[in-house]
Amino acid sequence: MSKPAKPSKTPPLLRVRGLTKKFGDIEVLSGVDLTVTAGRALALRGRNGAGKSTLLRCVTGVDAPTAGSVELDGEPVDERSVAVRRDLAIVLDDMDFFPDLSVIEHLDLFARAHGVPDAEALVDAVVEEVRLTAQAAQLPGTLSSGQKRRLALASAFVRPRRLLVLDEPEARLDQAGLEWLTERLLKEKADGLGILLASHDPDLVKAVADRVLDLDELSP
Ligand SMILES: Nc1ncnc2c1ncn2[C@@H]1O[C@H](COP(=O)(O)OP(=O)(O)OP(=O)(O)O)[C@@H](O)[C@H]1O
Repeated sequence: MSKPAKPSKTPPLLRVRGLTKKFGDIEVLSGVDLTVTAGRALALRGRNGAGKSTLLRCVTGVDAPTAGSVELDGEPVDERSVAVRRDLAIVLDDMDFFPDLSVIEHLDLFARAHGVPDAEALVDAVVEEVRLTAQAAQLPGTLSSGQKRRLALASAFVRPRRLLVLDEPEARLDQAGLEWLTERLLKEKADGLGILLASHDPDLVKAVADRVLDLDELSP
């Protein structure tokens, strides 16, 4: 009798090992290990101040961990190689916009800077999808807080990506926006993207996440 085939193990897209972050004497994260594979989503949960944003900032190389390593497809994220920058789409909590570029100009800049062919058609489609068509010519300073959030999220969907890192993507979205976000993230997973998100929305986590890491349970 022939042996059953071994299930093939997909190597993780993102691998975090022993990530520790201290601010002065205070250790916010203590030896966190996690992986995200293609087509799967890992959600970070935890009380205010548990360290979710800190972890995402360290994972994306925006902030330096005190100890530990972060690799995207085996490449250290902190070295910010072209491959890492191309594959990693980040939407953090405090996204800044150029004050003198319109909605459409921001997205066009993102898409072209990342070498997207036929950027105009993609940008138009994403602007419509995030319901910013009427605001396409407006400057960021004139947008509502929810519209700014939609612009930040849109910037992740007009560029190449293999891993999406999202910090509370649901923040400030209305009900229709939440439904759109849920559907969009499920589609991203179906397209083979890995997703790492921090969220306080149990419905979003339930709908999208394959695994949940509760930072309260890891509190140092
Ligand atoms: N630059 C910094 N200097 C000092 N302390 C910091 C710094 N950044 C974050 N912290 C502290 O680290 C802890 C974790 O903060 P973090 O923003 O990661 O929490 P969070 O889980 O994302 O919280 P929330 O749910 O409120 O968004 C908090 O106690 C915060 O005050």
